[in-house]
Amino acid sequence: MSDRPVSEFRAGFAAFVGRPNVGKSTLMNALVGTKVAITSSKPQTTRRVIRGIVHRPDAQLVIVDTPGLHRPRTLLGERLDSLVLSTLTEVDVLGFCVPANEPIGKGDRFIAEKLGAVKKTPVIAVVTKCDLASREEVAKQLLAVSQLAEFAEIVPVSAKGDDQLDVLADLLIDRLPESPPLYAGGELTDEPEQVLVAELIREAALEGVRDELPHSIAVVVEEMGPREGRDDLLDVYAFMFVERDSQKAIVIGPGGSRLKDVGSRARKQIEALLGSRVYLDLRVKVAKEWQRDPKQLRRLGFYD
Ligand SMILES: Nc1nc2c(ncn2[C@@H]2O[C@H](COP(=O)(O)OP(=O)(O)OP(=O)(O)O)[C@@H](O)[C@H]2O)c(=O)[nH]1
Repeated sequence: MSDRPVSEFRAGFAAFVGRPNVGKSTLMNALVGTKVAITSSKPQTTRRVIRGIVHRPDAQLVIVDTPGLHRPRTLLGERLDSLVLSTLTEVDVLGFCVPANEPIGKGDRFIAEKLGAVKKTPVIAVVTKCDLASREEVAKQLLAVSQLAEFAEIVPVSAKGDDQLDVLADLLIDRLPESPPLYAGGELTDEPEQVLVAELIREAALEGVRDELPHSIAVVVEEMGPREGRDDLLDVYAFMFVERDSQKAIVIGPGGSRLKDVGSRARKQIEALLGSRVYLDLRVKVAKEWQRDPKQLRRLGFYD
């Protein structure tokens, strides 16, 4: 950790970009030290810009987590991409993530090209998941990444192995402007709790579903608050939206078994997040073709 004088306090924004599943959310969580963004083994689970904040005596780093950059297929996809592109120009520094254990592909090149076009924001290349590769493979990957584009820095890390995270934080913070702190101490995220709760439910619903469900589930928390007369129990009423009846059947499972399972896993996560006992009322609804309907998208929290 650097010992910058307090008079030179730095604060600003960083975003991680990279194709789906390269470890962006896991990295952000490891830097922040608390689970804020939602990770799952399925690609494209990060739908919203979720911020985690790294507080240090000399700096405050606000991390904006972006969805995986990809070519748009549906209206939802287009909206995601414009969200990503606007994020790229609004931050002080970008982290371009490439995993150590997979060859560089078309997707990585596509993103590197997009990043090259964002001239005003410095880009730090981050080789992730180094615990999954040998030293030799990591060295090879560093070289390959350096040939993709001009990067301000290249750094190998492992979020799971807690390796080099301080080095990465230093490199990011070096690129922030001198500024007083942007958020009060102790704040980890500025996402409203209801959004985090909805993301936890969505994560639980996606676990173990093998087919194309990820883009077809949206979760909305309708209401959340302490049970009347009780300060130890929180009621959460949530809807899970799917596109088709067939998906509804998958999500609910035989005799409601899957939904029950999802509910109980989500409930444990919400209890851990909020530090309170939770009663979760989870219902499934079919919102036909919601991905293509701007009105439905707005209702589900995807704004223009
Ligand atoms: N071994 C190892 N696995 C990792 C590491 N970082 C992430 N993973 C795993 O890689 C998978 C994807 O990680 P995420 O953090 O969800 O990836 P992402 O880039 O945010 O994915 P999207 O939300 O789809 O864009 C998860 O199964 C993680 O557990 C790491 O440092 N080491």
